[in-house]
Amino acid sequence: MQTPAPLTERFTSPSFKSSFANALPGYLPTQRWFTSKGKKIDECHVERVLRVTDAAALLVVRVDFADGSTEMYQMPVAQLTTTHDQMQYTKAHPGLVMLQVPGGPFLVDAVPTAAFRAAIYEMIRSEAVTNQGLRCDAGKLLRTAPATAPSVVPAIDTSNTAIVYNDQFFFKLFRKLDKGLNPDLELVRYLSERADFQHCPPYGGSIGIGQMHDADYLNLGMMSGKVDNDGDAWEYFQGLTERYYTHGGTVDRETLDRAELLGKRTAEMHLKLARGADAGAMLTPEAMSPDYRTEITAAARKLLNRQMGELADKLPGLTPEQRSLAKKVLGLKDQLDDKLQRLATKPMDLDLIRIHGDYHLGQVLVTAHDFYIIDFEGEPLLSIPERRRKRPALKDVAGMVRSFHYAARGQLLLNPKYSDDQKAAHAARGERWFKEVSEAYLAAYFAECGLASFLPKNEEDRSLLLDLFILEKAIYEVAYELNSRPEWLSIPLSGVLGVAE
Ligand SMILES: Nc1ncnc2c1ncn2[C@@H]1O[C@H](COP(=O)(O)OP(=O)(O)O)[C@@H](O)[C@H]1O
Ligand SMILES: O=P(O)(O)O[C@H]1O[C@H](CO)[C@@H](O[C@H]2O[C@H](CO)[C@@H](O)[C@H](O)[C@H]2O)[C@H](O)[C@H]1O
Repeated sequence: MQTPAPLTERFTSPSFKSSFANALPGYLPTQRWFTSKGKKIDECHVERVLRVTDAAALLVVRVDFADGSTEMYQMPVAQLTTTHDQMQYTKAHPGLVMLQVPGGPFLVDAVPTAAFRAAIYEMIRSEAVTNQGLRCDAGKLLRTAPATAPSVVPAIDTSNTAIVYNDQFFFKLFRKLDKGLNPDLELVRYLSERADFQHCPPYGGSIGIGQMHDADYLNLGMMSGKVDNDGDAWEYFQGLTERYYTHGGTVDRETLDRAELLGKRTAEMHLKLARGADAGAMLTPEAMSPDYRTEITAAARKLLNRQMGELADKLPGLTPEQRSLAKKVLGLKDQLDDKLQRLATKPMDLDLIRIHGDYHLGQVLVTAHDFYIIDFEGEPLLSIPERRRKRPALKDVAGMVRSFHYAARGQLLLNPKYSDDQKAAHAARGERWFKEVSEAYLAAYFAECGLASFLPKNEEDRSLLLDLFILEKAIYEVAYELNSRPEWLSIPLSGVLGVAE
């Protein structure tokens, strides 16, 4: 039997490349990781084909949308050349076949193929550098790991693609690509290799195109230590709120202890991030300037204006309960605007540091007695340079406070077991839960931080800044829910009202 042509070689044929690219507008919107499902794709272009094995490659694909915008995605692709392999794959993964060349190979997502996964592991572990520009880096963890490792594709909900090696290492293959150093890689590498932070997964290694410090570096994947967990903190706190509503009584000790522990871990993360001076300019804390204060106030006010406009436009489509809350929020617009403006005229002495940037209960893994903070990618809608900006640490803290509010309200709103009467009866208890739990979280956070340079020195300034970020996040969430989960909308609306009171 003739040896099949290597996949990279096939892509040198313009007609092969364009038949593949032409198949993508139909394929991409069916994939969980494809972000812009609502936008019309004009054309796709295969920009890079990077060899992994003879049968598999990592592709960088540019997607041009009809509205003029573009996005870049990573597609790991394998070719299947025997009828046996083609039939087996198609049966097991019918939704992952991209192209069937008549009488020729099938092009499929490479992740389900063990040989591709094994090659990725070996490349990272051996810090491979290929003549096409792929560069791998191994962290302390992987340097002493076995030369080969069996792997599985875990069935978890993720916006990228995950591979678990040897039940020991968790590999995240980034799908949507942005130029520049991905903060997940940058911060996890720093926190575990340089700052000895014990509460994020340890850095294992990475694979990318170019050098990490290049402005156009493309990070394709990151390996970290696998954390054996009991789910994320969102699910965990949903269990606790369900118990609280079902059994009555006060907020239980387990809940308060866990909220305190999370406050402590959040503070430890910030204290480690604030020590970044030895890791270069991108991690060195810097004083918050008056210009920065003016800038973030202006950004928050702009967000308020835009979102209030959108909320007003969408009033007719809301349920009567949502509409009445939304009208109250709209009526407070000027008051909210004043609240945001107060920061612009209030000098404050604190350092900006690198932060998590997208901090909520869903970004924390729960173990029997502790928490692990994951997903340092930052706010997904921002560019990489924006995500890598230094910010006040209280922005993360505000994200978690908002998440506790979601936990209290979400349980009542989304669990079908509560009747409308029960929901109404529990509403005040829900507020009490939120207040006590967030106070426990904040007290532990501030106690652990002590006189950290990234916090305002006095309590009044701390509240002012924290309130600004809580309000900003709640406004952001109004937009997020309006566009993604309208049935959740009353949670951030009541969050905005809570800050205004
Ligand atoms: N190091 C890890 N160990 C174990 N599971 C992990 C690890 N990192 C991520 N996960 C799992 O993957 C899920 C998604 O992780 P996340 O970093 O948020 O990826 P994404 O940004 O792709 O959604 C988590 O909720 C968790 O279940
Ligand atoms: O995790 P992502 O970066 O995708 O963040 C987006 O989706 C989050 C929901 O998954 C959303 O978070 C909001 O809902 C959470 C409960 O599902 C809650 O814990 C958060 O506090 C709340 O903000 C997040 O805002 C959005 O950016």
